[in-house]
Amino acid sequence: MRVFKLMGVQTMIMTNAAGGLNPDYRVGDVMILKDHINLPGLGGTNPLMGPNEDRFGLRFPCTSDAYDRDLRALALSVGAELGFGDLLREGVYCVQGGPNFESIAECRMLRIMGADAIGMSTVHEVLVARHCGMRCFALSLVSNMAIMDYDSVERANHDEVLETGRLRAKQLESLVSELVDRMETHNTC
Ligand SMILES: O=P(O)(O)O[C@H]1O[C@H](CO)[C@@H](O)[C@H]1O
Ligand code: HPA
Repeated sequence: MRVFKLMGVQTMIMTNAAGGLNPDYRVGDVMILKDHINLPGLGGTNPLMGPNEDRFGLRFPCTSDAYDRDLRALALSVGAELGFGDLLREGVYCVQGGPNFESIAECRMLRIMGADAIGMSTVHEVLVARHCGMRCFALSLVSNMAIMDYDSVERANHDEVLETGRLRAKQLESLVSELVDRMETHNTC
């Protein structure tokens, strides 16, 4: 992120695959991040740990505005225009340390905590990008549904994650391309 910053990048667009925790979500939905829960961060592991690099940003950065409101609104309208507005959601992404998928009890706890989707990435990058003043937009492809039921015979697995990625690749590509095109106009406003 800091190399991007030094290269003059002002806006970061990030994508990930995530497990759906919100029971209204379906595999193949696309969740635009409006906020996150940083589980490793709450537990004391954070990419901003150590002496602060003052040339990049403040010691104690704010995260309540991590996901740019204008870009989120733009993505929602672009998705609708492209004909897949019904797949789009806005929600809270929770990052856990990985690499294992979560237990049933962990999924239940995370849902109660307010998470809509769970993954193992993105938040670290967002924290560093926001620390140095870059605008952030992130989306999650709901690649699988988290297992919340002790009677379920489903098992989380990476093959399903990859398969859903292939299924939605074209739509996500067009969403991000269109967002980038419009964003430039948007930036000059
Ligand atoms: O977050 P991305 O890199 O999209 O990948 C997600 O998918 C992998 C698990 O299948 C994990 O790496 C998880 O974080
Ligand atoms: N849990 C954590 N990370 C993930 C998942 C999941 O269910 N799906 C894709 N990445």
